[in-house]
Amino acid sequence: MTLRLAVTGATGRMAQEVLAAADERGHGTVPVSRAADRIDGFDTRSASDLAAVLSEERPDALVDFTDPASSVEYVAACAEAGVPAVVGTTGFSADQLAALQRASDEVPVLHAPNFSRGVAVLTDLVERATELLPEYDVELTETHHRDKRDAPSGTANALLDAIEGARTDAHATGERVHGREGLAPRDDGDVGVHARRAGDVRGEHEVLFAGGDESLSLTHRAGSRRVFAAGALDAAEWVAGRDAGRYDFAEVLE
Ligand SMILES: NC(=O)C1=CN([C@@H]2O[C@H](COP(=O)(O)OP(=O)(O)OC[C@H]3O[C@@H](n4cnc5c(N)ncnc54)[C@H](OP(=O)(O)O)[C@@H]3O)[C@@H](O)[C@H]2O)C=CC1
Ligand SMILES: O=C(O)C1=N[C@H](C(=O)O)C[C@H](O)C1
Repeated sequence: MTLRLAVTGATGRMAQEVLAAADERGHGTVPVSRAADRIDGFDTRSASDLAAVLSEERPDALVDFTDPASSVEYVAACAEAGVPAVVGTTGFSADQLAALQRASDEVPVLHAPNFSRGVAVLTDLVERATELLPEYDVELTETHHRDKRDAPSGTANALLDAIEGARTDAHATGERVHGREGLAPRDDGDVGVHARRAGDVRGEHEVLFAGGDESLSLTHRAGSRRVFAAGALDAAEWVAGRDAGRYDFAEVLE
């Protein structure tokens, strides 16, 4: 199946990977950028004209890796135009997530903070370890490139949700503790969260379980952004033509 895909944030790191990977799969693309008038060399449409672009080009789906406020705006345009949206952007507020939910009344919206298959498995393993290691201390560390804007990462937040959802022990009331400084002893149940930003690290997530004279560390490392682009395209191929609704990446992998 070949598709025609609108790709927003066309100058961005992820959009560039998506455009290249889509080309390799034989999909047609419509790159969309806020800076279309300043880009030479490829036919890029302006993000400010997105509504018109979607109604003229009728893409099978839009793939978005941008910024929360822009992403909400682009998905709203998809809802108006009847175009399915695949969203990889992270850092949404609760209100912004509610806006994506509203759009999903009109069109399919598949949002995932991480499009790697390995992270889908990591999430399952973290849930299982949480269930099997009650009352162990849990610490989460994520590492990303120096230009990442949001912290903790969207993946880290999803892993924290998974840990909290799987806890049924006395630690279930624990809180997320973001970094520690000064006198900051750990309370039972707290989940320490540590966000590191350095160089061009593509994305690493480690969940450490420690207790009972042992520790278990579950770690995922992305080797390149291609892995995320491949997952986003798998998602676009899966979501094209589906009914309106909210979908997640686990459904693509079933
Ligand atoms: N779900 C997943 O698997 C993954 C998710 N991500 C997420 O994708 C998003 C983009 O990451 P990445 O490609 O590294 O980021 P970049 O900064 O490289 O690219 C983002 C692009 O978004 C566009 N954009 C639109 N509005 C804004 C705004 N207000 N501020 C900045 N840029 C804006 C810009 O493109 P233009 O000017 O051309 O419109 C920009 O180049 C992040 O939220 C990141 O966490 C990243 C990797 C994997
Ligand atoms: O900004 C990135 O680069 C990444 N962002 C996603 C996140 O916030 O979890 C996914 C991946 O780790 C890369």
